[in-house]
Amino acid sequence: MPPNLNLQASLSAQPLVELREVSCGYGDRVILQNVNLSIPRGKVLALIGTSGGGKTTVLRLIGRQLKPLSGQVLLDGQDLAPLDAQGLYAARRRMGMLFQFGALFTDLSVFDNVAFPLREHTRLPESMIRDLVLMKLNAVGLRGARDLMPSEISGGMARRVALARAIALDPDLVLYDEPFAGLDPISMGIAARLIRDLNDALGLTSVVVSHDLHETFLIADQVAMIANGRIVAQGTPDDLRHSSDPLVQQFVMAQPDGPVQFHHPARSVADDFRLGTRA
Ligand SMILES: Nc1ncnc2c1ncn2[C@@H]1O[C@H](COP(=O)(O)OP(=O)(O)OP(=O)(O)O)[C@@H](O)[C@H]1O
Repeated sequence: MPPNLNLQASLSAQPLVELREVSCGYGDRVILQNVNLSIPRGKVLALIGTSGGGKTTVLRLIGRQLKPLSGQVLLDGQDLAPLDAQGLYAARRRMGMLFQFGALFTDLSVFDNVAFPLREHTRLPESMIRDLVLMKLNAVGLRGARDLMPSEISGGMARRVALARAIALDPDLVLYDEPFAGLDPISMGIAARLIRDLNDALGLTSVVVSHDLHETFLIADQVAMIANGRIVAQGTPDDLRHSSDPLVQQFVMAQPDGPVQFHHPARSVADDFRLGTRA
């Protein structure tokens, strides 16, 4: 094999994002402890787990809105922590982000919402911006909605516009925080299919934080489950479905009781209701 092919093969085998022994927190409170996570290039990785477990925190680490207390977050093998403003700007240019509810600018049209990052971050002429915006809107099925205002479109359409905006700058990596929240089942299915199709058509790598296990398991190549500040399971959706770990089972099967207790710790029922002491 010629040497440059060897190099290409080894680069594509390297994960796009890697967390190595990462611990982090807010103030004195440690949220993640010694977390290791590999996000394979070209794949859709879902992050699931109990509320407050640290899923959004992982996205913040990857976007370097947050720095680890120890350990490293690597993008393409490069540690994000020491980057200066210029390096960080370049790294973030490679990421598209769709944060909870993907809020649109309400006073800008659908077209201008998608054009916004292109106008902010490039010096492309308006004629080229127009073509790029229409291409992105076409990819999410909304080329015909370009002149509408956010108040004139449904929640599902708004989420798709936010998706078009997240991919406007042709990122390598897209981070989705709860992309299905508040959508009806049909819009949810459309959004999930779009995330998968755009990932494959544009050669992206996607990280999806979601509580909607059904949609997420349909589109993810890999699922990582976070609980109590640790990755408790990682594998294909089928690996997690068949996991014998009681916590994974409880979560995936949506059982109210298991390692995570339904009841807040309390005195015994017998004590509280004075059972056995009544005449
Ligand atoms: N800016 C912050 N300052 C202080 N604590 C925070 C901050 N952001 C998050 N936390 C706390 O860190 C923990 C992890 O939060 P995070 O948002 O990462 O969890 P999550 O798994 O995404 O939760 P959910 O599924 O409910 O969105 C939570 O206990 C949360 O209260």
